[in-house]
Formats: sequence, structure tokens, C-alpha cells
Amino acid sequence: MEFGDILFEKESGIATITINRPKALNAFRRQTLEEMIQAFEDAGQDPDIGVILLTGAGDRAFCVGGDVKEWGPSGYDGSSWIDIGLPVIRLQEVIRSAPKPVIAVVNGYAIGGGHVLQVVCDLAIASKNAIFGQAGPKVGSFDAGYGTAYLARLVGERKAREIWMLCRQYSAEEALNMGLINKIVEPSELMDEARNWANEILRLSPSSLKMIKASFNADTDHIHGLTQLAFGALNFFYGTPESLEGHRAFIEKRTPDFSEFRARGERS
Ligand SMILES: CC(C)(COP(=O)(O)OP(=O)(O)OC[C@H]1O[C@@H](n2cnc3c(N)ncnc32)[C@H](O)[C@@H]1OP(=O)(O)O)[C@@H](O)C(=O)NCCC(=O)NCCSC(=O)c1cc(O)c2ccccc2c1O
Repeated sequence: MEFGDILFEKESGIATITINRPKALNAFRRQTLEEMIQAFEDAGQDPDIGVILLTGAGDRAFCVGGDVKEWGPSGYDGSSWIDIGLPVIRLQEVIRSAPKPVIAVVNGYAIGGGHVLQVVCDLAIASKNAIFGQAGPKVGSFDAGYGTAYLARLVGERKAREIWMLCRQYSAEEALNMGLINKIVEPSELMDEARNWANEILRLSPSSLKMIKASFNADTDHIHGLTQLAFGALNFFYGTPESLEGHRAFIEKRTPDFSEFRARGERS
């Protein structure tokens, strides 16, 4: 398989998907997501693969979410009614429905939609210098559904609301303490540790693991409906002056000024 935005490797039962846009801190665009979906589907169906690792290229970022520089006035090119040209829902679903464990190997920033990707993985191992957070309300966007309701399952409602309502950044240690990730290691040990976890998993019954994952998922599958509603709402929100202010502020490297939108609470 030929890919441009990702690397896809398979070795000794482990598939590794690496988002390979380090100059943009591994922000994703449509092509990135389409390639990731294809790779996850392939690895999910491959009987020789028992574990899938998801990571980012370079040493600065796992993924910082949607590539804000590729937004047009009403979203991304190729918009559909729900995915705004970015098939994020489909990617989240293929990660959840892959019938084997998916481990997020977080090697730096996991921000915005990139953070939600690590949230929907089954397990997460991070380097000591990893940084976690949501950023949508800063840039006039939101990756809600799994990004909100499932996040609350991981860290509790209070913390999840704090993460979204303040858009702060959290250290790996804070992430570990709030139950957002499973383990922290030195940056130089990250991939080895991820492979150790994967090899431990490879010694277990694949059918048991598949059913266990399905049973965990069944308890939260209704969130898929919330995700669809949220992305439908995002489609309406994109291109409004409020959303554009967040977008322009990011491009112009300034603090956004949303004050004029506070009173309206409606599409302006
Ligand atoms: C991540 C940061 C905190 C890093 O800060 P730092 O100071 O260390 O580095 P720089 O800010 O100088 O960044 C280096 C370089 O990378 C560019 N960059 C960073 N983030 C993005 C991005 N998201 N898109 C494009 N480019 C990015 C940055 O501009 C610099 O480039 P230069 O050319 O200037 O050198 C900090 O960078 C930061 O806060 N970044 C923004 C993160 C963010 O807002 N993420 C959320 C984006 S919205 C989103 O995730 C999203 C999710 C979805 O599911 C969607 C679904 C459907 C539609 C849209 C969606 C969507 O937008």
C-alpha cells in the first residue's frame, strides 16, 4: 500500500500506523484520515496482526488535530453533510471496531482532534514530555461525542468539563493521575515499551480479547449517535463569523476575540 501522509508497517504480529506530517506537528487533513482509515481497516482484518500501535512522526507531536491551515471559509474541501470534508467519525469508528487492541503511543503534543484519537484508543502509553489537551473552543471548532462523553468515562465529568471549558494543557504526569493514559516512560524508551505491551498482548487469546473489546465498546456505543449530532452541528457552525474568528486568530498568531458572540448564542 502506498501512503503519503502516514507510514504503515507490520512486523511480528504488530501493525504500526505513524502520522507522518511532522512539520505540521502531525495535524491531519482529509488525505491523512483517509489513509489512516485504510490502514486501520487493513490491520483490523489481517489475521497475522494482533495489536495496532498509533503514533506520530518526529519527537514533538503525536497529533495536534485538524490542520487549521487547510480550512476554507466553510470548512475543508469536499464537504459532506456531516464530516466537513474530514472523515473523523469514520476514523474513530474504525479504531473502536478493530477487533484487536489499539495502543496510542503518545510521543509529544496530543491536542484537539489529535487528543480525541488517543482517547478512543484502547490503551495509551506516553513519553514523559507528552502534552495533552483540547483546543476546539480556541479555534472555533469542537470534536465532541467520543471527545466529550467518552472522555468523561475516562477522567470523570468534572475533569472532562475542565479539559474542554478551559482548554488548558496537561503534562504526562497529570494525564496519568487523572486516568487519561496507562503509563509514562522516558522518550527514548517509548517505542520499546509499546512493543513490550504489544508482545504481552500477543501471548493472550485473540478471541477473548476481541470479545472483551466488543463488550467494553457495547457499553459506550451509543456515543456514536452523539458524535454524529456533534459533527452535524459543527458543519453548521463552520463558516460562521464566530468560527472564522477562531480560525483567523490561529493563522494570524493572535488571541481570538469572541466577545461579540457571547450574547447571541445563535448562528450569526
Ligand atoms: C500544539 C501547539 C500547542 C504547539 O505550540 P508550539 O509553540 O510548541 O508550536 P507552534 O505553535 O509554533 O507550532 C509549530 C508549527 O505547527 C503549526 N501547527 C500547530 N498546530 C497546527 C494545526 N492544528 N494545524 C495546522 N498547523 C498547526 C503551527 O502553525 C506552526 O507552524 P509555523 O509555520 O508557524 O511554524 C500549538 O501549535 C497549538 O495550539 N496548535 C493548535 C492546535 C489546535 O488548535 N488543534 C485543534 C484544531 S481543530 C481540530 O482538531 C479538529 C478536530 C476535528 O475532529 C474536526 C472534525 C471536522 C472538522 C474539523 C475538525 C477540527 O478542526
